[in-house]
Amino acid sequence: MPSSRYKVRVTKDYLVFSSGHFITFNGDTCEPIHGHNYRTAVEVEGDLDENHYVFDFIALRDMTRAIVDELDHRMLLPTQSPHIRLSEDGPNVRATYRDRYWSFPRDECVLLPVANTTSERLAEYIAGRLREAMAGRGLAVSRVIRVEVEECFGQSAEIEWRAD
Ligand SMILES: Nc1nc2c(c(=O)[nH]1)N=C([C@H](O)[C@H](O)COP(=O)(O)OP(=O)(O)OP(=O)(O)O)CN2
Repeated sequence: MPSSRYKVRVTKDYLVFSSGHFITFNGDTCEPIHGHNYRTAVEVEGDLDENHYVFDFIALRDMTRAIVDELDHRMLLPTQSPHIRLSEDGPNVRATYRDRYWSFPRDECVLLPVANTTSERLAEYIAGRLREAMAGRGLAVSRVIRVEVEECFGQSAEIEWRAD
């Protein structure tokens, strides 16, 4: 039985966020602080609407841009890490990993509800924010949302979220 499937994808030069981070891995290793120029691509699937759109490119692009702009030029810190503890440090946020700690001005950080600021988790976070943005605009939340986050050229992670 033949069938058709529609999707739209946005990936624009400005869907980029340049952010600081460090991740933990293998249980006992914590990277030194560093940054990436992350690039984001978003795809959604669904039925065509009365405009014959799956989703308006412009709305999808603008919602994605608003989310990534919040991350741009910020230090990304995980609030759910079992290894990195965040605490108040006067006007700063202190991140502690074993005997190492870093202190950052609070307004130069984004505290993300993730366990590790890997590209996978950043993609998941952006996908969640996109669902909220769609609902917040009174738009139908797309059946399938894919978010790709490219940490550096040739290294990317993607999440596919499906409503079913
Ligand atoms: N599946 C994943 N693997 C790794 C992630 C990730 O998010 N998901 N992240 C990292 C680190 O962030 C690490 O910094 C990446 O290291 P590297 O590739 O060396 O990054 P560079 O930007 O320095 O790239 P170069 O090609 O070395 O210049 C590790 N793994």
